[in-house]
Amino acid sequence: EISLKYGADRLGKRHDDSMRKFRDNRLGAFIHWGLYAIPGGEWNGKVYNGAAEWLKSWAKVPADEWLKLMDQWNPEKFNAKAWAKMAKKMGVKYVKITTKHHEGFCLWPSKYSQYTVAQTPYKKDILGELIKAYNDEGIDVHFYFSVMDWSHPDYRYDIKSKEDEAAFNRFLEFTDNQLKELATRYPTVKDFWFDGTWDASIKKNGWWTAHVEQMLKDMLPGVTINSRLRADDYGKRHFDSNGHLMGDYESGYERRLPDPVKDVKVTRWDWEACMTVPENQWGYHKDWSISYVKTPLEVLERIVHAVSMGGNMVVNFGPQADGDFRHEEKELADAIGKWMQEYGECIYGCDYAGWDKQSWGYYTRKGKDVYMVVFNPPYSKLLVVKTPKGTKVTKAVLLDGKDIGVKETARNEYNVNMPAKAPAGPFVIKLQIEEDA
Ligand SMILES: C#C[C@@H]1N[C@@H](C)[C@@H](O)[C@H]1O
Repeated sequence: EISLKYGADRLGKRHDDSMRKFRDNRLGAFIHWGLYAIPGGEWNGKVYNGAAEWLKSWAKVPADEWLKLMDQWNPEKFNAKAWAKMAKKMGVKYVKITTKHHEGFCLWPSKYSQYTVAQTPYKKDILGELIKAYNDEGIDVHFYFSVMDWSHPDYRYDIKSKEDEAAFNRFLEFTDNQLKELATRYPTVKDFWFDGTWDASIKKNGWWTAHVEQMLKDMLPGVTINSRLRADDYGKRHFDSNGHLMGDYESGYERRLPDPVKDVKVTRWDWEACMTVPENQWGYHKDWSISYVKTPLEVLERIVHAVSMGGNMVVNFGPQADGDFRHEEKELADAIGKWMQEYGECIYGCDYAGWDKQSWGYYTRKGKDVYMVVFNPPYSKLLVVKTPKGTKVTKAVLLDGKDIGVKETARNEYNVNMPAKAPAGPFVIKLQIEEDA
């Protein structure tokens, strides 16, 4: 291994209470809300098909013109308590909120920037209202924070001169100040999810990324930090030059998931995926017909897929400029919540089972309980289960306790019966097992 000053601070998973809670939460929601919700993907009469929160970039809008949108920021339908109730009903255990996206607009009244909610007609501290409302519902709050900041004159994409270096050092100090401000104003925050860290300027300042992680952990003991913040001495991101994960969990699975057979290695570390409901819209876009929109069942399968491989899943919501949600997102939250109400015990606190993936669906595991989450019931009505050496299946029941029968067909191979009346949608079977000591 090569010696690194700014590589991984720890080998292996964290097992403290805060990380255990992060892991056991399993299901989260993303909130992408900013000035970009106002134009909703359209600029000067042209609708752009790219991600709506990047409209400033697609339409090549100068920062000062883009930030004039602040004069229209007045979400009259915004109701933090209603948002928190919607999240509670969906069954999410945490919500990641964009404190500041690439555009530089802050959802909190930062004293280090003129581009905040305080300078809009709305005036009030949206972030503070949301944290209180979610926490009051027992939902943890995580902060999304974009290091790249299109509003700041000292941001640099690369460091090519002494002037660049001086400007970017000022920018890093500004960013430190905003992060300290967030940690001080909102001490119940549980996690920082950094984004906008891919530019050469940041990769050349790996020291700073390590300093930020340490600074936040000193201020908020237990807080978790995503791997996307970190760059090591050589600019390597997420995993350092020795292949060790930096931060507390891998955060590279954005709109994609590890393969259940080829990528089983991800079960060796903590990781969290995040996903959009349309093909690629995080912020509010007025026209979802421009790309495929996933059904609630497709979203559910991605949630289960992530947990089956020892990961978390964060489902994205892009609130409208008026502070309400589009009907597709309300319906999605409802559908996922109904399923979690009935079957959530195979998600919360569950992990990778370590059994070979089968075509009918996914396994998850909690202690001695192994769950089968069935998405694709076979015409044979027989669900094949292959157990690791030394593991026997002794019983198969539905979550209401009804025994549905299991038969050993060969060493470490079983057929679990489908319930007589096939459920109308994805359902869960709980296996009782015996493992050699
Ligand atoms: C690219 C990019 C960003 N990363 C996602 C989490 C969204 O914030 C998107 O704008």
